[in-house]
Amino acid sequence: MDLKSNHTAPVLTDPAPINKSRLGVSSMLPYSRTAATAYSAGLFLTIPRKKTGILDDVRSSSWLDAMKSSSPPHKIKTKDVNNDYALSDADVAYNTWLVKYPSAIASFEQIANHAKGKRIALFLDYDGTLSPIVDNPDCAFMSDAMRAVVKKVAKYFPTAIISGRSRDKVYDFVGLTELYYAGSHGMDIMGPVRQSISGDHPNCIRSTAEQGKEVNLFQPAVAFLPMIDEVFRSLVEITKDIIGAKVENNKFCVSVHYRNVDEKNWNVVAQCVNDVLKDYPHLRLTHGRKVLEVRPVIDWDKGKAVTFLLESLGLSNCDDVLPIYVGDDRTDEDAFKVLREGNQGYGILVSSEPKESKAVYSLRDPSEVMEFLKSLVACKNSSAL
Ligand SMILES: O=P(O)(O)OC[C@H]1O[C@H](O[C@H]2O[C@H](CO)[C@@H](O)[C@H](O)[C@H]2O)[C@H](O)[C@@H](O)[C@@H]1O
Repeated sequence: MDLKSNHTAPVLTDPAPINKSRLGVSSMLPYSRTAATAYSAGLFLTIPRKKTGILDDVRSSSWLDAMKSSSPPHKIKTKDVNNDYALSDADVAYNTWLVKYPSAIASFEQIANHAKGKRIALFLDYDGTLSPIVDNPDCAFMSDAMRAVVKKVAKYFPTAIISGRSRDKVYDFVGLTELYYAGSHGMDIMGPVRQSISGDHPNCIRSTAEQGKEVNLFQPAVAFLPMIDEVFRSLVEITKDIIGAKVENNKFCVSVHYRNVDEKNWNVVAQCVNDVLKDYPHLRLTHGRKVLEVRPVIDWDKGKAVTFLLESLGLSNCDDVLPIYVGDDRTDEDAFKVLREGNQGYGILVSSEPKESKAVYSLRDPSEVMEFLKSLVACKNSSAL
């Protein structure tokens, strides 16, 4: 299959922007009505085809707006003469937002009541959820305390990590063999063995994990590996003179980080990505926290990964199962949506600033995630779940 052939259009975009008003990159790219169809492992995705390059968009302010809006601003507390600390506008906005997305800690009793008699399945994003966001992506370590809590929850509930990182890298960070791992935004899943799943999905193979256990390995974008590798090398080369830019190979996707790039050069980063991607109509671009993410145009995302894992665990279509998904990133919205639309379980958004989301509850940061997980463990220990 020649994934590069037969195209007139350069860059593809995220087919389902979460919130156009937040100016994600995907919401800025105009497309013709012509469609291109990509294929990988039986997964078809019809995507709009772009008529011109994204150069104009890169030059327009909307690209930069999107790049600037991709991470919460630092909060500044203002000292007040009468109070120790007055609430800033940001605090007021956050408290108002909490009405729509209540804290999963404050609402814990409600969640526990709903979970009574049900089997919880836990899905956890990594960056920004289990580990705090840091400048160097290679140093996004989770704390030992967090690891210990995740280990404990996994003792009681089937638990999977679903990350944009490569599966190997996220496993290196977490280091717990009792979990299931889905890397590359769900495009590389190592889950439990279940015969019906292997039969249903052509790219699902039986394999043996490092620790010797039998697993199912599902890699729906396997046909894209050479292309992703090629694009990774081109992106490294083209961005090598941009101070602070970092290109990360996440196996089935590539991250182009601009967190450490001077803001006046963000348009240069965007332009470089555009220049490389214009030759790859079967790759699309999404936008995370100070990162541009290049990924295959296949109909697969973190939401599909959750559905797949629930099936693999024998937990799909069961009234007594309560999936809980905790994540901070745009890509986690696909999973929140699956849970919301299936009227099944809860999405919990980790955010310290107001954001539109398909999640039901919220947590402010990884330390609150840890507190929430501890509450789940305590509840189970006390037989309240
Ligand atoms: O799905 P996730 O596990 O949340 O992964 C999403 C991306 O996370 C990483 O980047 C983000 O975290 C870095 C470390 O804190 C930070 O430096 C960067 O600015 C963030 O975008 C990871 O490096 C990416 O590859 C993941 O796609």
